[in-house]
Amino acid sequence: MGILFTRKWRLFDHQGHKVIILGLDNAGKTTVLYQFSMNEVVHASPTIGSNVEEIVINHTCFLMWDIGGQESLRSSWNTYYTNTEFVIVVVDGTDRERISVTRELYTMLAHEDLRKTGLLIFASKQDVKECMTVAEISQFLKLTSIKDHQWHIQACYALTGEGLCQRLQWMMS
Ligand SMILES: Nc1nc2c(ncn2[C@@H]2O[C@H](COP(=O)(O)OP(=O)(O)OP(=O)(O)O)[C@@H](O)[C@H]2O)c(=O)[nH]1
Ligand SMILES: [Mg+2]
Repeated sequence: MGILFTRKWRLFDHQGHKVIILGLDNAGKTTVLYQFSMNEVVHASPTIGSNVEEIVINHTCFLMWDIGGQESLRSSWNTYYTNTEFVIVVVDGTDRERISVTRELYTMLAHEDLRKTGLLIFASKQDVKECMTVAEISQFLKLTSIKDHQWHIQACYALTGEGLCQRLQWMMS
């Protein structure tokens, strides 16, 4: 889908809570973004750069940045960190082989600009048989060792949106 700047993005500077969505390529980040913003599945190509959407829930505005997860793009993730309030990490529940790569990505939480962010982990593709459970992913990622960020992990099925909206409430609280 490429870089897509959508309506009213100027709010980013003044009113919107900035959310960045990170994770490995093919994890389901763009699918999550468009479920949040349009309530439908968008069949996207791998993201080169980022997509951004404004989402308003109960008068609260979120600006959600979905950032491409391919290896060559990960070194530029830090250019999106400024003013971020929440980080959503999408973990592909079917991708057991690369869960250790995801764990390495947690070094990002030590970044100065992300010191105070909340962390929400979506364990995606829960519809696929034999995908990793929330408990397995928590263990692989050693989530209980994260003491300096508020975090939550949520099972989700982004193709229907199941499991997504409940967690926006947590982000707002
Ligand atoms: N079965 C299943 N497939 C999903 C789910 N969420 C996303 N997918 C599929 O996973 C593939 C990758 O989804 P994307 O949303 O494009 O992945 P991405 O994380 O944005 O990938 P990059 O842009 O390359 O970083 C697509 O074929 C989606 O349809 C899910 O919950 N279940
Ligand atoms: Mg994408």
